[in-house]
Amino acid sequence: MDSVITVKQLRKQYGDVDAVKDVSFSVGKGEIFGIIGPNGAGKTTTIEILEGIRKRDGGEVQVLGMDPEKNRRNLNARIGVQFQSTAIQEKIKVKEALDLFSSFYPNNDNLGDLIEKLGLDEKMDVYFEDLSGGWKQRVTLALATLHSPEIVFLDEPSMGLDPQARRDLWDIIHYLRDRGSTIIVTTHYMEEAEKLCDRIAMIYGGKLEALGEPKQLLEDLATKYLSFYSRDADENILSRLPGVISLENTEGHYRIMTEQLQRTSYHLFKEGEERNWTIEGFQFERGTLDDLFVHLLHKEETA
Ligand SMILES: Nc1ncnc2c1ncn2[C@@H]1O[C@H](COP(=O)(O)OP(=O)(O)OP(=O)(O)O)[C@@H](O)[C@H]1O
Repeated sequence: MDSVITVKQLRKQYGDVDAVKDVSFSVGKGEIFGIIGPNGAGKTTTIEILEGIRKRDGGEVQVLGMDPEKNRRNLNARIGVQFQSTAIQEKIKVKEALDLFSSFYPNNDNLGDLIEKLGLDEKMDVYFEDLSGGWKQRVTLALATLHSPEIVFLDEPSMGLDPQARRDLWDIIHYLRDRGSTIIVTTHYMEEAEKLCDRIAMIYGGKLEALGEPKQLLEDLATKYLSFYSRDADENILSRLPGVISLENTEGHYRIMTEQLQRTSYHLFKEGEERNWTIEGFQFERGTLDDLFVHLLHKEETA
């Protein structure tokens, strides 16, 4: 697959803070690529360096064959960047905002389709300030993509959206991709990354912790869960069983993350037998991306 973005050993510091530390990845044409991590991980810094908004301190970056720091003007016509809704003046009607942004670009041939797909026809005469969060999101997406950019950058697009609006957003992102754009999206919702992205770069503390297809990352994951219900198990003893990384207990429903599924299970039943615990509904569970994240952090902390 052709790469539209290449990042090698990217570095960025703010004073003493290493916001991005030697991060490398590439993005193929037509991918939905997620940059995921918790608050402060370095997602915004990374995406804004790719957009040409921030300067890097080290490493190489190529976006559509150009260095975004040196070719921002040329890139602007070919990429789409979604603004935060706070960047749009409130006293503007949807139609006026679309007209204004259309005037920046020579090619808006797909605008009609986009408006239809986003359902914006019915909102054309509404002031931006009167729209709900979900509709504001649609408008800023339309403004970012009305020139059919080759790459669309979305920084936390689903922040603050309710579950339905979030699902609608995923649908729209797929539509943009099917229309020919590559999508770079940041999120701290792991479930979103799992459902939406073809590949993800997982970053924490400015470091790339994992890179790949969500499904593959989960399959490669050494960590698994065992879950069961017990009325009388002792949490302190459980958390000290061999292999245990973490333990959740919701009213007697235990979920134990372990690197050694078989060994932890053996010791669980051994302790249970000796101490006469009830153990019901025992099963192995697959981890989620959230779990992978916890696992990676645990490895780092104990390294
Ligand atoms: N302009 C800045 N000046 C100083 N420090 C900054 C600046 N921008 C970001 N940082 C710091 O760099 C680190 C990475 O921040 P960044 O905003 O890139 O992370 P993020 O993953 O996007 O987090 P969030 O989801 O909270 O926006 C954080 O420690 C943050 O406090």
